[in-house]
Order: sequence, then C-alpha cells, then structure tokens
Amino acid sequence: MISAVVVAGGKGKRIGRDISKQYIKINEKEILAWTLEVFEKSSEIDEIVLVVPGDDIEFCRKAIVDKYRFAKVRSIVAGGEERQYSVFNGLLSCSGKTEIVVIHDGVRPFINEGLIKRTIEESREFGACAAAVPVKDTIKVVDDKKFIISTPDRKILYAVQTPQTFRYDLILRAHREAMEKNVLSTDDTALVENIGYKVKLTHGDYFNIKITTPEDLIFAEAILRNVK
Ligand SMILES: Nc1ccn([C@@H]2O[C@H](COP(=O)(O)OP(=O)(O)OP(=O)(O)O)[C@@H](O)[C@H]2O)c(=O)n1
Ligand SMILES: C[C@](O)(CO)[C@H](O)COP(=O)(O)O
Repeated sequence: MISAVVVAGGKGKRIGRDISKQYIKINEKEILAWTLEVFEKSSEIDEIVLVVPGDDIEFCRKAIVDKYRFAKVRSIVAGGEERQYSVFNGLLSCSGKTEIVVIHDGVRPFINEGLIKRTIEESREFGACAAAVPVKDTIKVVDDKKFIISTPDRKILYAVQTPQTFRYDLILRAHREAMEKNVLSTDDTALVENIGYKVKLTHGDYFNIKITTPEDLIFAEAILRNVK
C-alpha cells in the first residue's frame, strides 16, 4: 500500500499574510486544495494523511476535504511546532499496511502525477528517493559577515524538493533516531542520510515551487495561467 503524507501544519510566517499560506486562493482554489487534487487523482496513491495545525482540523475537513470531495484523505491529524514533528505525526497515522510513503509539502501545488510515480519507482529500488533540480545560480559559501569562503562546483549542486518517497520502515526509523538524538531538520532526506543510508535523487520540476515568500504567489499565478 502507498500512502501520501501531505504536510500543511505550518503558519507561513515568511509570506506575511493574515491567513496561513496553505489556505490562500490561487485562481479561486486554495493552494492546499490544488496540491491534494493531484494526489487524489494519482492512481499510485491509496490513501492520503493530511497534517494541519491542530486548531484547523475541523476547518480543513469542511472547507477543503469535504468541499472538494477528496475521498482518499483517510485522516486529518495535528501537526507539530516544526515540520519534522508534523511529518512524524503523519507517519504514525499511516495505515498499518503502508509499505511506501510519499511525503509532500502542502504548499507545493504544482506537483504532477509523473513526478509522484517516478519517486515511487526509485524508492522501490533504492529505499529513499527525492525530487530535485540542478541549481541554476552559482552558489557561494559565506562566513557570518558574508565574506565568501568558497564556490562549490555547480555541477554537483541540486535543490531538493518534495515529493520525497521512502520505504515506510526506513523513514520511520530515521525519524525515531532523529528524535532520540535531538536532531532537527527541515528535510526528511537529511534524516535518512544521518542514519547512514544513501538517498537517490530523481529529476524534479522547476515548476514544482514551494510557495514561501510573497513573490511566489505571482509566480504561482503565472504557472497556473501557462502550465496547468
Ligand atoms: N510545523 C510545521 C511547519 C511546516 N509545515 C509544512 O511544511 C511545508 C514546508 O514548510 P514551509 O514552507 O517552511 O512552511 P511554513 O512553516 O508554513 O512557512 P514559514 O517558515 O514561512 O512560517 C509547508 O507545507 C508547511 O505547512 C508543517 O507541516 N508543520
Ligand atoms: C522539504 C523541503 O521542501 C525541501 O525543499 C524543504 O526542506 C522544506 O524546508 P522549509 O525550511 O520548511 O522551507
């Protein structure tokens, strides 16, 4: 069985709006609803575990899950203070039959079914797989006063995205070990790396942006106009 854990338990501070960014509408549909729609339609996905802020559970049930008839959403659970804790809560709520879990940010609405499928196929082979794109800019490593320390070769640099897809037992172990050692990361592949396991990257999509800061809303509208 393949479960999707869609995390939307954040507050969206960097976007500076008075509502959490996952509920901002683009073309009259909430960002979170755009995201869930792709998982609902994907033939690969058997169930969706939706993680939202604890106070929003009833709102999300009515205004998102029931409204758009997302039948695959099996549970809506409360997130934690940090993304990592939200993912962990989602993992604990997956079906007892889950073999593969696809973890995705609720605020990456331009995911597509092909990308979900590709990460699943590679996770079956390698245990852990994440979508990623080659970085387009030259990246600098700097000190705390912003003087450059080094310029890594761009050829070996990738920007990681979600979906990040794992064998269920592996990602659960990685999260449990992180908890035991007080390790905190914004990224699930980092937790798997920390237990000494190799993660495969598969080609992501430059359109698969994470809505993070105000200008991303302008990009999102442009993507919807031109791609969706
Ligand atoms: N405690 C948290 C923090 C984040 N997320 C989710 O993780 C994804 C990526 O996180 P990010 O873009 O950082 O979202 P926020 O934490 O909401 O944003 P900010 O850091 O600007 O407050 C989002 O879908 C967000 O809702 C979550 O489920 N639980
Ligand atoms: C998981 C992630 O989306 C990969 O790009 C990212 O690490 C989330 O991080 P953020 O710090 O919460 O933006």
